[in-house]
Amino acid sequence: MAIRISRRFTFCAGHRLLGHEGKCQNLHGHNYVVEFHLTGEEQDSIGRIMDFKALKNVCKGWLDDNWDHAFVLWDQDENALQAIRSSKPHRIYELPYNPTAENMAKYLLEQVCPKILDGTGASAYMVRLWESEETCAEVTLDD
Ligand SMILES: Nc1nc2c(c(=O)[nH]1)N=C([C@H](O)[C@H](O)COP(=O)(O)OP(=O)(O)OP(=O)(O)O)CN2
Repeated sequence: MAIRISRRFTFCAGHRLLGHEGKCQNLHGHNYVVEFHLTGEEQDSIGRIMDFKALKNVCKGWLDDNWDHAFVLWDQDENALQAIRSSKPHRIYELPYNPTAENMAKYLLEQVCPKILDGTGASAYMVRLWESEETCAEVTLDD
């Protein structure tokens, strides 16, 4: 038997896709929706994999501190980094790759979730990131 829980959050961020053939090469923003999907080895005495409030605190806390109202940019995109750095104040989060929905979901699953969920007994197996109401990327851990 597997027990899974999830919680969804919203945040606003700017980005651009370096090398994109169309309009997404321009700086623009999205109202993102992100879903964190977790599983755990065992339920606690109350019956939880992890308390939903605790899940909110760690996930929303990270998003608020890092991506919300920031520009999420590829660390190789020197031109965009310089442009945003020239506006004061600014908020930038550098990613090691282009900030596609796929890569942002991958970063959350591989880099962020292990850190923010450390010691909780729960772990993320999937992150789904909606860039619009119609488009999303889903990243899962290999078995
Ligand atoms: N596989 C992916 N494709 C695209 C991504 C992505 O993250 N993964 N991102 C973008 C852009 O960020 C863009 O903002 C979205 O583009 P698009 O879906 O083309 O936008 P619209 O549907 O709103 O375009 P309209 O032509 O105005 O309908 C692009 N691709």
